[in-house]
Parts: sequence; C-alpha cells; structure tokens
Amino acid sequence: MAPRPLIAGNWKMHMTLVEGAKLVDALGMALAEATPKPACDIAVCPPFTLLAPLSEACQKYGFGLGGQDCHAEAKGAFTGDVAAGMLADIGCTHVIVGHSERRSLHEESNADVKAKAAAALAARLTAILCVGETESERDSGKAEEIVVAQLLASLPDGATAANMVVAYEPVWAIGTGRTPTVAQVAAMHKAIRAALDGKVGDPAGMRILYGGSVKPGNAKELLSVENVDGALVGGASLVSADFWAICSTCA
Ligand SMILES: O=C[C@H](O)COP(=O)(O)O
Repeated sequence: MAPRPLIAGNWKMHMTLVEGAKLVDALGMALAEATPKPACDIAVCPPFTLLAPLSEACQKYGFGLGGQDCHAEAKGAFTGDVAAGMLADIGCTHVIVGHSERRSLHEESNADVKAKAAAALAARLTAILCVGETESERDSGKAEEIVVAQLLASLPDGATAANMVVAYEPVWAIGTGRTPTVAQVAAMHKAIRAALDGKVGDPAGMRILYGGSVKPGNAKELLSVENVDGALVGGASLVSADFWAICSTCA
C-alpha cells in the first residue's frame, strides 16, 4: 500500500507573525469545513521566528510543524544556529535538511546534511531530506545516478519510514514555474525508491515527496505519479487557497 501523502509547505524567508498566524488559521478552517477531508498529512515549515508562536495552532489543527534547517550539534557555541532538540522543544515535528538553497548558498555538503539529519532523528523529529539535480546535471543524462549518489551520501544511520521523508527537488524547477515531465518524475522516484532498499527501515513505506513549482494546476498530475507520496511546496504554500487546493487534490 502506498504511504499516506504528506503535503508540506516551505515558507522559506517569508511571513510576519500576523501573516503566518492568519495563514495557519485559514488552513485550519478549511480543514474543519472540508468533507471529505483530504487524504494526506499537512505540515508547514515557517521561518524560525514563527515556529514557537504557531506551535499551538498547528497542534490544534493537526498540522505538522517543521523547521527549515537545524545544526548538527545538540548545543554549543554556534552563533545564529538552532539545534534540532530546540525545535522539538517548542513543538516541531519535522525539520527540512539539505534543501538545495542550503546546499548552494551555505555550501552544505552531503556529509553536513547527513549529520543534520542524524541530529534530527536523535531529537525525534522527522527529517525531510532534500535531494535534487541541477539543470546541467539533468542535461548530462545522469540525473538519477547523481541524485541517488547524493541521497546515499546524505542518509543518516537509523532512518526509517517513521522518522524520515525524502524530498526530490530538481534545482532547476524550484521557483521557476518549470517542472520535469511526468516520465522524468516517475523515473527519479522509482530510482530513489530502489536506492532506499536495504538502506532504511521500511523502504516501501518511506514517503518520497516531489518539490519544485508545485501549484494547484499541476498538483493532481504530479501527485498521481507512482512513488510520489506528497509534495514539498514553496511559493504556493504562502497563499492559503493555493496550498489548500494542493492538499485537496489528495483524495
Ligand atoms: O522547498 C520547496 C521548494 O524549494 C519548492 O519551491 P517552489 O514551490 O517555490 O518551486
């Protein structure tokens, strides 16, 4: 049986407290009024400043709450960083690690991502581990090979379907309005699923999300691809109606 989908909104560096609270409430109301309810789990990943203030509302509505990054160490002299345990302490359930914006803008290596994912697991958070190829890597014809190598080098020990989610995000599709073809998504998710075999607990049950320009207009098609078990949504997660429309495609 395919895993229950997860639709996670990555707000990136957007939203004031008032805006974020309004968005979560709008989603909560939409969920309360929906019949039937969307057949998916829903999570939001706001900036660090909004995590604690939105924690209670997310809990009330049954939404997961995720940080967008964490440090690999549990504590210490790391000015500006936040430990996974601190996220768990204020009610987070998830944390994104290895997003391509962290990998490129903060030069995070696979080893860094693996250490962060391990810290997330140690803090009993679900790690949303991101992988994806650049456009030139896609053009090289070796996208699957490259992404699988990135995944295997970033996988923490002890990952299972219960504590980790993979998010495949082609770098060239993020915020561009471009998406891979259904065949490309299917091939990549199949390759990721195969690579998980023997490397994680319950590989068939591990969710593999697609991310990169997911919108209400393309969500149904992308989410119906085999081995696509949800979405990591950026821009469209900032508009409650759009994010809700994406969640609602999970029937
Ligand atoms: O984490 C989310 C992704 O980077 C996708 O962003 P996007 O939906 O704005 O393309």
